[in-house]
Amino acid sequence: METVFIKGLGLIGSSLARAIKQDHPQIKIIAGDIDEKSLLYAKKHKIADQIVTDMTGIEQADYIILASPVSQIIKDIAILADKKLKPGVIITDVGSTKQTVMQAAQALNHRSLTFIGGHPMAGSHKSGVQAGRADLIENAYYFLIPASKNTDISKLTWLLAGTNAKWLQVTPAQHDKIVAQISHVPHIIAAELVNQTQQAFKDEPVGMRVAAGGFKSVTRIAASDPTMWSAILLNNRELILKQLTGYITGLENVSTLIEKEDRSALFDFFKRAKVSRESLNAPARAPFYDLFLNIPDKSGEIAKVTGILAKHHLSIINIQVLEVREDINGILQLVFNTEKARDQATRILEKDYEIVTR
Ligand SMILES: NC(=O)c1ccc[n+]([C@@H]2O[C@H](COP(=O)([O-])OP(=O)(O)OC[C@H]3O[C@@H](n4cnc5c(N)ncnc54)[C@H](O)[C@@H]3O)[C@@H](O)[C@H]2O)c1
Ligand SMILES: O=C(O)C(=O)C[C@]1(C(=O)O)C=C[C@@H](O)C=C1
Repeated sequence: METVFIKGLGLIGSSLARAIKQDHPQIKIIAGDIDEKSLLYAKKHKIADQIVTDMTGIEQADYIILASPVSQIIKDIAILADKKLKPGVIITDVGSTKQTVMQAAQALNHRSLTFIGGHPMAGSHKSGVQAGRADLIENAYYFLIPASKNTDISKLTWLLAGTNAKWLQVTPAQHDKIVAQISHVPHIIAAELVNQTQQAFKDEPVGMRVAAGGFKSVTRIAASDPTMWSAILLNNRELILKQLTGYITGLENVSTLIEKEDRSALFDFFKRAKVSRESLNAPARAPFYDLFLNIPDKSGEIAKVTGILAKHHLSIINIQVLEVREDINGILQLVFNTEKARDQATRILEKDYEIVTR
């Protein structure tokens, strides 16, 4: 029986525990947390099999998941570097910054311990074990940063397969640059907007109460955990400062446009944002695989082609006839959703038809 030790059984740690339990019920989960109430909740709801307030039992673990605030993850890595651990153990974390974590993980190199930095790009402004869900990370990107080029990530992705996350390998620097812009700076903006609004409404208590969709959707993340966010900001300082400066400059530019009553520039400002926002997370166009056949312009010919494909259990997702003129052969375009299906169809149909390359 394999064992997973999760240190920090809050929103993310408990979501991973739930997903692991669902996918691999045979795996034993030991949860380590300083918050006893969270541990008791986890035990009661069968999220963890064993609960500890320290690292007891970590030496039995085949996998160690560090899921406390980033500053604590870094301290835990240093502790693990000198601890007796099971040979072959895979250590990962879920911290929201990666350069300082991967730097700390170098302390594990001398013992040939496998460290794979991790960061699921899903979460919530809610924290704690009760907020966790097995499907929290479903369909979300999950950054993986192996400590070395030769690190095998397959055991870790097997363990976490129940999350149904989309794995994405990046460098620590790439990771921190991306998340500074799309996660860290937005959290600062949301928090400051709430603080500034609170200040602006000191003499207008009804102001906050009437806040509607706009204010609420921009500031939802201002309710996130302060301990977690101060740790993130201090672990990605330089990139956050750089991107925050860019944002402040942007705000100053808009102020100037308002001052100058530059309607067309303001229109352009909102237009650019609207276009970008509307294409956010747009699914990449699924690749299609085309096959072009030269077919005689005879009745029943298309049915013959589709009949051959059906006989070989090959399904097409689109079909159309191109360049058809009387008495002249037509080009039949067949569209498949996999390269394998298109290649198989090519091999079968080339016996009866000329394949046209385009
Ligand atoms: N919240 C999110 O949206 C989100 C998303 C992705 C990654 N992360 C990262 O995941 C990590 C955990 O975040 P979370 O949202 O689950 O926070 P959380 O507050 O819900 O959980 C953190 C847990 O760590 C425990 N903890 C704190 N110090 C500890 C210590 N010294 N030893 C053991 N346990 C300790 C806390 O008691 C708590 O149970 C953070 O590093 C965060 O940056 C968060
Ligand atoms: O959905 C939210 O509330 C989040 O803030 C999740 C969120 C983010 O999108 O910034 C927060 C921190 C992470 O490290 C990853 C995801």
